[in-house]
Amino acid sequence: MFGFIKKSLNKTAEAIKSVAPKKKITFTKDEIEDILLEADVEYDLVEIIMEQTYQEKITREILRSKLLATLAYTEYKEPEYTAPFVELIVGVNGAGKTTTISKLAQRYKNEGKKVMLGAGDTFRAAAIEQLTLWAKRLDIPIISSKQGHDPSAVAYDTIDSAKSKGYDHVIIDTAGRLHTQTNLANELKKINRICDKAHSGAPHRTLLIIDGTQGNSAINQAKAFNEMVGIDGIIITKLDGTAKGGSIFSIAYALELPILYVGTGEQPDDLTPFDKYEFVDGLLDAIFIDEEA
Ligand SMILES: Nc1nc2c(ncn2[C@@H]2O[C@H](COP(=O)(O)OP(=O)(O)OP(=O)(O)O)[C@@H](O)[C@H]2O)c(=O)[nH]1
Repeated sequence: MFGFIKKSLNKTAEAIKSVAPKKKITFTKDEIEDILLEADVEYDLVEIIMEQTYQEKITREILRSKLLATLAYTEYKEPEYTAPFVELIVGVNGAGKTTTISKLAQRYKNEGKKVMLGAGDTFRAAAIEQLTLWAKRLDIPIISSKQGHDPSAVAYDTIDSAKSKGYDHVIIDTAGRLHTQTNLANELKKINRICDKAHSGAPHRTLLIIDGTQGNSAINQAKAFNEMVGIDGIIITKLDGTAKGGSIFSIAYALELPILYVGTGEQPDDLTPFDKYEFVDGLLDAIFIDEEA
């Protein structure tokens, strides 16, 4: 697994190169500020980091501890639960929900677990079709209904079926957009209630999918979902396709939520557990040279 996160930071490293073409042992505060902004760390967070840095010459170790501190909330603790473990996947359309659900399912399947999907984005026919296609490809059962049907019913049926057949995991897709934000909030809340009715304690976690190419502009969107439904963790998709890798710091910091995985490509296996040390060191490798080198 090691190396995937660093590799997916290639575009972010290129962006850093545009403001800091030569790797060095130390940088001035101004230089570090430019580098962080170029990597799409949000301005406010860059200011916070800089205000707390008293040294004039910034070394790798100094920046490392500052960046790791912004990811202090990234530890995730799995709750106690009785199988099946039910996950609700939320996020705006196009964030990569479908692909990420498939990647999660593939991951659990690789671990020898039995996974069932629920096509809960009944707002778009294409969402149901796409998830069904993935389910076929991965040879995983899926519960779906026609477009326009109540997604809570899909969630209930999926959990019910998974329970009676002894499945380990249930992953339920949800709509990313309805006619109004209030409708979406109500729908997500109802799905939550019905999940609990189908299986006490469910959903055991609600994951927000964020499109990494949106960078910091995803923060408000994430806050809105968190208010609507309560998020337990984040998955950032398309890290490999963005120069905005630094936005991970501002997203985690602003939401005080753990980042569980990052998407590092388009294939079912391209989902990597987020390791904050690998992520920070991958970024620092693009900035600093080793003192020994
Ligand atoms: N390079 C790369 N592409 C990704 C990643 N995750 C998703 N994609 C691509 O992003 C596009 C949109 O993802 P989908 O899962 O289809 O998302 P969607 O169906 O448009 O929208 P939702 O399912 O509603 O989020 C697809 O072309 C995916 O292959 C990733 O981690 N890396």
